[in-house]
Amino acid sequence: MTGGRGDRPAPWLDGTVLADQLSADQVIAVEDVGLTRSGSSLLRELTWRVELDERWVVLGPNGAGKTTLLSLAAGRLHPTTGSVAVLGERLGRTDVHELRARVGLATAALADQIPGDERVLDVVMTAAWSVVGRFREDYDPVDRSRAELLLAQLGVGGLADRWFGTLSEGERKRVQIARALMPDPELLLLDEPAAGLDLGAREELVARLAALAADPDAPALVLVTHHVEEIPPGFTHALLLRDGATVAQGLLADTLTDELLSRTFGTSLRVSSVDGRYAARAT
Ligand SMILES: Nc1ncnc2c1ncn2[C@@H]1O[C@H](COP(=O)(O)OP(=O)(O)OP(=O)(O)O)[C@@H](O)[C@H]1O
Repeated sequence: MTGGRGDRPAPWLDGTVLADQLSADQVIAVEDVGLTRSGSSLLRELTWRVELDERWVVLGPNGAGKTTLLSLAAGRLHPTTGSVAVLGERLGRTDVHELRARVGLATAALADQIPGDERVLDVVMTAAWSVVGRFREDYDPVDRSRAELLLAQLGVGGLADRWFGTLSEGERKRVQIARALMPDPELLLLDEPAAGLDLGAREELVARLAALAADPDAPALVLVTHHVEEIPPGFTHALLLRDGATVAQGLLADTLTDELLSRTFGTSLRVSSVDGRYAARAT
């Protein structure tokens, strides 16, 4: 993984991306997208590209359109205008079921679908068939080993036999990420993975995500959050959203500035960074 591309102009304040920046490594290509629901404009004139070795954070206030954008990238929503290509497949011209199998997604809405009496190991293993709830008994030993390995990598290996409903919020979040990684996705989308966690659990999760970000074999990563404190070291780029539109995007160091973050959240903020971690406070 590289720390970003020196040949890119950054940040793209107007969301414009030049045609010659297209590359075969592109995992998400959102081109001038608008998305309207019930007369409301959820996304406006949005252009965003993610490459294979990049780790992106999508930041913005409540209602900015972050989850909507992630749903597009997961092939679960279609744009009203513009085009979206994920892993080289253009939405509207591809079998979204096949595409969804190549994308790992962890959201609160998906977690709510997991039965409380589902065994943790099964929560992870069933992702190999894109289902929730154990539906067959003859799992391949390879799947079982992979699920156990992923749980161990996320620090919850000891919970494999527990019921999902008995886990703490922090443990559930890590099991969800293991589930999202189970099918070996080419793209991993995490929607507010640290929401609701206490400080210790958040720091534990940030460390796990930093390890994932540093793994050259890891998929392209996109993490949605409200808080710069939740950005794991090793993440390379940020997209700042407000009211469904881009405020700025580019390398983290170029986008996480006082001015751009203040504009994004509509309040005067000061950003600081120490050892790859960010913090922000009102001025
Ligand atoms: N089906 C819909 N019809 C109308 N408006 C919708 C619909 N779905 C979402 N919205 C609105 O679109 C806006 C963006 O929602 P979205 O969930 O993408 O924001 P978000 O940035 O993820 O917010 P949060 O940080 O609060 O989770 C919100 O104002 C939401 O109320």
